[in-house]
Amino acid sequence: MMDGAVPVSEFTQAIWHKIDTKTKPPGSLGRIEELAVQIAELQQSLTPRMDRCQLTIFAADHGIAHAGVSAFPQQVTRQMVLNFANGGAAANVFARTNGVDLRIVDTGVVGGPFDLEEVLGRRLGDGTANFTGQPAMPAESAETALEQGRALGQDGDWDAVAFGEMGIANTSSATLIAHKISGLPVAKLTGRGTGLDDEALRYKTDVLESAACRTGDLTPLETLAQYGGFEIATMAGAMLGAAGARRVIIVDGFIATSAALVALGLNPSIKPALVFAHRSDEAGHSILLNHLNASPLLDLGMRLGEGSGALLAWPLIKSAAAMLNEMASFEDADVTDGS
Ligand SMILES: Cc1cc2ncn([C@H]3O[C@H](COP(=O)(O)O)[C@@H](O)[C@H]3O)c2cc1C
Ligand SMILES: O=C(O)c1cccnc1
Repeated sequence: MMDGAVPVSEFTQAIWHKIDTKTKPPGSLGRIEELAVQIAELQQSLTPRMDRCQLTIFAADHGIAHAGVSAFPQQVTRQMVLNFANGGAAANVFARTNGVDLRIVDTGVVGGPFDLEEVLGRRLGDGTANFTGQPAMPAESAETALEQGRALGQDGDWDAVAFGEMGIANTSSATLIAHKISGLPVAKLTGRGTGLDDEALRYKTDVLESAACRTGDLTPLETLAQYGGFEIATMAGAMLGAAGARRVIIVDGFIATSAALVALGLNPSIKPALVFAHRSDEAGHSILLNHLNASPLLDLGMRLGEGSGALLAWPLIKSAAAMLNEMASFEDADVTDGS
């Protein structure tokens, strides 16, 4: 072994041996092989199960929306929750197409609770406060969000879980969370969100830079309280809960990655459970992924959120496990290997 190289465990060697003896040139399935190793290591099994996936969409409103940082008005959050409940959003369509179960959680949409069986209530308020001049939420709300998220991340019998979000102005919240935790500059993390033009983007950047200056160094929990969204805080908790249950966590775009940053800040050992689904077109996502040393599976020019990118990555993850479980070896199939 070379100096500094990480020793490869016997188990990992056994997984690679299983993959390398399958009826294909070694390495020819590229990232799918690496994914299979990640899944097998996570489950500590040479025959991992990867049949069931659930997407949870966390919804909440943001006081920062009143600063004019989104191209859309706040009421769209509530309208989209109803759209999710009626099965008409991109997330519904991709979930149905790819055999993924979907659950909707209201963590604090403005207008009060939804009286709908399709919407699970875990509300922490009627939207956050506008964080330009005050904390977005009390520290206790951030803690409760993490706790409620942990419980949601652990329940059920899923092999993989994906987390999506809906909340007008939440790219602003995600930008400041990412900035405070990673130290990357606000100007590089700020993007067009729902489609701001150049002038509106400059204005959003100014608003967020000034909000960032309001505070100094913060812990992940303090960051959530100062700049969080209820949905991002709950999602971070759900990632911690799901990792504890040894589930693959399919990380969606910029906002989900900011939640992952919080979760990693609270517990760095969850990293092996994370699969980064795609590179979002939101400006800050690429530098955030680089910061995490993460290479996403897909790069489709998408910038929607809702878990839409994660849903498209699920068939790849499922296929990786199926390759490990079902593909014949050279010996099984009586095919001559290259040695
Ligand atoms: C109709 C519609 C559906 C969406 N689905 C997700 N988002 C996405 O856009 C929002 C973040 O962008 P910003 O920070 O610019 O507001 C979030 O709700 C996010 O999930 C949507 C946005 C809209 C308008
Ligand atoms: O990448 C994302 O998560 C994203 C980007 C733009 C708008 N909403 C979400």
